[in-house]
Amino acid sequence: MYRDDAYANLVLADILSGMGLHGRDAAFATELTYGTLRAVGTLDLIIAAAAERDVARIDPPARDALRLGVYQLLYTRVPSHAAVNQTVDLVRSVAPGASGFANAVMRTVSETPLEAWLERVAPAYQEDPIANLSVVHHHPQWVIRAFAEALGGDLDETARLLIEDNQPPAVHLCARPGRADAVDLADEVDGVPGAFSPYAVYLNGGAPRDLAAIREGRAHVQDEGSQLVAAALLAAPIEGRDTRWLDLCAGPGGKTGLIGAIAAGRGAEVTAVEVAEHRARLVDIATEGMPVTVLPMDGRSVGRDPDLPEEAFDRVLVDAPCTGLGSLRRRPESRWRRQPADLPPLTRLQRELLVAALRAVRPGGVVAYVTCSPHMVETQVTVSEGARRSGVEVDFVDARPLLPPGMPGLGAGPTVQLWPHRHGTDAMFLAVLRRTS
Ligand SMILES: C[S@@+](CC[C@H](N)C(=O)[O-])C[C@H]1O[C@@H](n2cnc3c(N)ncnc32)[C@H](O)[C@@H]1O
Repeated sequence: MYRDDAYANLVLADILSGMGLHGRDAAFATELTYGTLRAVGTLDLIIAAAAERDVARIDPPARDALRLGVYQLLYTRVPSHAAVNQTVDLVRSVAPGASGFANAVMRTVSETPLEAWLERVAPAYQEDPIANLSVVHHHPQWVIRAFAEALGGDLDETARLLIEDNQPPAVHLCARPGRADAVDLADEVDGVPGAFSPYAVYLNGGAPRDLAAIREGRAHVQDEGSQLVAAALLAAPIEGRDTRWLDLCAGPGGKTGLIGAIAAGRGAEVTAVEVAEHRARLVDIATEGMPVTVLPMDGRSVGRDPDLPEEAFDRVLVDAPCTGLGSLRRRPESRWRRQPADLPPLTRLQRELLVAALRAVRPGGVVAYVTCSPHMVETQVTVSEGARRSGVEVDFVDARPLLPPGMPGLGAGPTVQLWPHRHGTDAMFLAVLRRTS
């Protein structure tokens, strides 16, 4: 991962099956890899304290083996002697000169329980709560500050979010309307119907790609929060024509797959725009047999292209490129790779896409602006700035009644922020705007 700058959620499954690891062994290797990548900041502090030297001065292969070893010692039920022996063996094979050093570090770490290590390496909560939470719950401080701001400054709730972010998320399926029913699909795959989305099924385990329902296009893998925000766009009441829908950031096609299935039942047609060609091809595959036309082009070119004229659409989805801070559960290393400097170019693009969406929608039509990040700069700030710069009149539609009745924790509206610790979904943000002029 570190050598190739790779993403665990994209490469690990293939690496494990290439090594002949399946079932429980593969699950354990995955938990070890994901857990170590998430906790790396804290593991490094503990290794540095035990080794009495900065981790930057440890040979990378030995350092990575120690990270895996210390994770096993402090965060798993692997017996200490097994974790120590395996780690020393591993170091001997990747950095032979460092095996004595690794043995000493592992033994020192094993002599003290996790809580005592945390007390030693984390600043006291009373003195610096954000720094404490960062070490105890494995998130960079700038990310914790952004979460706390979006949660109204409530640090207890922020801590619950951080804990949830470190849990492996359940796999959710979307039963495609018209092709599958969620309750029947749950029976078929031995899963459970979702708590909120009428299309959601929670898988109890197993690889989704092995399921007949996925292979046959009756369902796709999709976080329940993504299903809810896509369906909310289609639940917003509008007057007049309601047949021309636009998905301005479609790749790889999760939300287009749901929108396209609903369009088939409502006699609507979907235009799906995606700037990256390989991702546009994925949208094509995800929407096979649906009334969806995929355009590999820049979504900001509304009004400059005959396929994408102004005021042509009744409903528009902007599922904007974002930092992805709302789906850290799925990408264990991304919390450490993301930087505050990522925000300015992303928020500019988000604003431009929202302005394009407001140009593309007809007066009376609706735009749903969605991110899988709760960072206020990508959510509230982008929406208010985009609306202001669009030059058209807009009203906020209260998004809460567009979600299933009885959903808790939706706040004061009109926008909605979903949360892993409140809803079991990714932290999806949703704003619905109606063009009034
Ligand atoms: C958050 S993802 C969309 C996820 C997708 N809606 C789904 O549910 O599977 C954002 C997408 O926007 C695309 N994108 C980025 N800039 C774009 C632009 N200027 N025009 C159109 N698409 C763009 C990215 O390539 C990426 O695929």
